[in-house]
Amino acid sequence: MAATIINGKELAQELRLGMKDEVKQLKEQGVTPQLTVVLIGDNPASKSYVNGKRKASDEVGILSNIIELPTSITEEKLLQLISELNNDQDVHGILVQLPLPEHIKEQHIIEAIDPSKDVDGFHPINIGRMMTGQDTLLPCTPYGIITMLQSKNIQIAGKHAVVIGRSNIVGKPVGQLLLNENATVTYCHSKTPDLKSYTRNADILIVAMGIPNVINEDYLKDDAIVIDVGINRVNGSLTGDVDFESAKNKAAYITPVPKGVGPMTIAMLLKNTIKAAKGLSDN
Ligand SMILES: Nc1nc(=O)c2c([nH]1)NC[C@@H]1CN(c3ccc(C(=O)N[C@@H](CCC(=O)O)C(=O)O)cc3)C=[N+]21
Repeated sequence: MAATIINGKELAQELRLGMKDEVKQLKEQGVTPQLTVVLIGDNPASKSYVNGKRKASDEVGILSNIIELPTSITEEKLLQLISELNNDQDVHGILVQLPLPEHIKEQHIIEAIDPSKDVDGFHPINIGRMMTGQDTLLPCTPYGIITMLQSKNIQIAGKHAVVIGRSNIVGKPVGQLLLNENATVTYCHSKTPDLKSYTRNADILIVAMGIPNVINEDYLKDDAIVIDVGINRVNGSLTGDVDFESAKNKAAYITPVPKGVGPMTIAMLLKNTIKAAKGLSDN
């Protein structure tokens, strides 16, 4: 039987509808959620992502403010800008689009953002809170993945989740969130020998490798739940890390690329911005 497709684009749309009401209520209380996105340089992919964030914000009534800076900006100047945004009461969320130019240390920038405005959920304080199971701003892609599973009433507790990839923004935190939901979690990565021996035992497989179409049905257990986090541009079109046509024959659920995890990442960013505007994180 062919897999059920988890359409992230549709789910994100549905979530935005709910958020629109929430924002309306906040505005009636005199609070207009505001997201500031800092975009450095002129990477076309970054520009297109930032554009997506702006459009989605507009749709739910979140005020978005995009600050574009040249690649030549110094780390010192950028830190100064972040400090100003931290102190601006009207700004609820701050997102510095990654990747950054080589002369700027990513970790310096992430740690400079006020954790209560860190809508990416990348600050070590927020990561620590996530690890200890506290209410906090969660990293958007992992949060979106959990939301996709929950939207289909997929049970996570007791399942074996295998995560391929160990980045700070996807692999590590998604494993942590799955663990928080009582999954048994295995992390695999580029140095894992015999990847198939792990993935074939995965009830839930999260693929965040950055290699187009590498995961096919040979890697899957029957009726696996397959979440494709890959965003690869191949000959001008977007493709995931999973060979969708092959995998869909064996999986029970699968996410497509595009229209899968990507739009959910943006939806959760909006959710975090609303949460930050409500001042729910207590610092
Ligand atoms: N500080 C920071 N936070 C991020 O969240 C962040 C970042 N930097 N740098 C880049 C990555 C990438 N990312 C995506 C978001 C949405 C889609 C998305 O919506 N993709 C659509 C297609 C979009 C298209 O056609 O280009 C889809 O998959 O259907 C993709 C990728 C957020 N990122």
